[in-house]
Amino acid sequence: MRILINGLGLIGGSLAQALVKFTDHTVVGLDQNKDDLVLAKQSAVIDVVGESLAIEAPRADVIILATPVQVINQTLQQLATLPLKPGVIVTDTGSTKQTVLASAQGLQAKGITFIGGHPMAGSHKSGVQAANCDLFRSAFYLLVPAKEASITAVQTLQALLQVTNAKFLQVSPEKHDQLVALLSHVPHILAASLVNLASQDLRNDRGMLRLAAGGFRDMTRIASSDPEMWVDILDTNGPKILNLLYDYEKGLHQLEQLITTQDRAAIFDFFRQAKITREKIEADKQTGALPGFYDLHVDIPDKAGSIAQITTKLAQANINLVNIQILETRDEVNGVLQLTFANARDLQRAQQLLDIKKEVATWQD
Ligand SMILES: NC(=O)c1ccc[n+]([C@@H]2O[C@H](COP(=O)([O-])OP(=O)(O)OC[C@H]3O[C@@H](n4cnc5c(N)ncnc54)[C@H](O)[C@@H]3O)[C@@H](O)[C@H]2O)c1
Ligand SMILES: O=C(O)C(=O)C[C@]1(C(=O)O)C=C[C@@H](O)C=C1
Repeated sequence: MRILINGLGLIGGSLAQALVKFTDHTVVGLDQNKDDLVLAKQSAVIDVVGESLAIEAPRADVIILATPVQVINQTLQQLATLPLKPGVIVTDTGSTKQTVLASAQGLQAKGITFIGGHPMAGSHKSGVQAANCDLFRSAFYLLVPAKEASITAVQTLQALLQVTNAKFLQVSPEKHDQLVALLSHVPHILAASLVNLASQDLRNDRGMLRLAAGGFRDMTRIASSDPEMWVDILDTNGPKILNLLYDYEKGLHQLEQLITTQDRAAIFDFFRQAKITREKIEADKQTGALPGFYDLHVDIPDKAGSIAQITTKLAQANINLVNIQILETRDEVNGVLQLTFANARDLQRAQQLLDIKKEVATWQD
């Protein structure tokens, strides 16, 4: 098959790389950034640098749109004017779905299949340099088929995207946008507002940055995300985000009252409820009720070779690591190494191998 990907940033580039690496299909790339296209070709993220949408789209068997959402909306309208192959499957990776499905109506009117897609994994990084064929492993990949899309077409697309090792889940556009408003959009807004709240103080006293440990860093990593992408997300999921923000503000006002009246019991309850819910999410992950990543945190001494010792031990025992990351929360003390495994079994084996009794443990060599 000839697969056309428009937008070779983090998401389009990661999909392209997986398809090039693990299938025999020809992957053609398009992007407004010509330097990135050259880089994508040089680093084997794509097979072919495409000429233009008007030339490449009619040749494609599958078209993946991985640009910011409003560009996806425009491209869907443009595609409806082109002589596409009758059996082509068009999909996207946009973070919102209701406007995207509406923009695909012109294609559907012409009998072309559209199946919305949204890999629920990513990063605050952007661009083809950050592409990684393993980005979506074990993550959920939401599929939002148009009403007219056949089951066979959905199966064909899912089979193709299986190279990502993601877990597929079908949802309606309405449900999709509601879910991601809560689980992704509002958290990004809160992270960005927190950084903006702190920015004046940080500017006045740069030394303060060094104190921005644990809580602030954990809450704000995603504030480094690409603003262009987020303008389009808020632009296309406004009502759902606004409803949640109103509820959030209400909750904050209630908490302000509790602080003012020094209602210790109610404040305790506020944090207790959150702790119970957060721990339930973790517990569901462990039991498989909520499949996800399996993380192990190891305190490592600030000594050359510590990380190599750990990864060598895991490799020798044939335990596959999905991701490895140094959490930079305590840079003056020890580093915290986050090891991510694909399943509970690997996590348990690693825990035994490294002799780690609790979830956050100290690595002894
Ligand atoms: N970053 C994430 O965590 C994440 C996760 C899932 C889905 N998404 C969604 O996937 C899409 C891509 O996100 P990303 O993180 O890869 O962004 P990105 O900024 O890394 O990549 C977007 C690419 O689109 C290109 N582009 C922009 N306008 C274009 C145009 N008019 N024509 C051709 N190319 C154009 C840019 O040059 C860039 O290479 C977005 O819709 C985003 O909402 C992002
Ligand atoms: O891991 C991150 O950096 C992300 O923010 C990824 C994230 C998310 O909010 O979960 C961001 C937007 C996408 O639409 C999907 C995934």
